[in-house]
Amino acid sequence: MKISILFGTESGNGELAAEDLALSLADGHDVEVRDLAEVTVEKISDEALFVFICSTYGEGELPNTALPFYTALSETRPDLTGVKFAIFGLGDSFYTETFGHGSLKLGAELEELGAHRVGEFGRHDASTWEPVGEAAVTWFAEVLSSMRLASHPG
Ligand SMILES: Cc1cc2nc3c(=O)[nH]c(=O)nc-3n(C[C@H](O)[C@H](O)[C@H](O)COP(=O)(O)O)c2cc1C
Repeated sequence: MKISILFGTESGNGELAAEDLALSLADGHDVEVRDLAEVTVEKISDEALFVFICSTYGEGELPNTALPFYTALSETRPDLTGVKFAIFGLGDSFYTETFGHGSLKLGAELEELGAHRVGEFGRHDASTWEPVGEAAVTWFAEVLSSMRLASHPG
């Protein structure tokens, strides 16, 4: 399965999570890691499973580096029917009202455009000091097993 990991970050945690996740998948999957700052919406297709890893800034906003991608999605409104994605948010529960909202916004927009989310929303809390890469790897193992269950029920 081709897996395209797209990260949005300001201080690097999202990139670290993306790289650690890619390393954990390298054996057995065709994996690429890209910065959302360098990705255009035309890249999103049904030819891969897209894994979005994205932090939160401001008052529940996406990081600056991911804003052009998000804005292009909202403005061009591509039909993403058939696209599968998983999403992992980075945030800090210190921000009680907006914890992880950047990734929630991005996920909601992708679903609004017809893409199908697989697995649960992942969320890393910077207040816990849990290594972000480990959290992403553990979360994605659950995503893969839920996909296996969905394709081979019972
Ligand atoms: C100025 C600032 C604002 C932030 N705002 C939020 C927020 O509203 N909600 C949230 O969950 N986390 C917030 N965070 C926490 C970051 O999302 C968190 O530290 C994350 O791990 C950063 O990941 P990155 O290095 O990939 O950007 C904020 C951090 C900073 C420095």
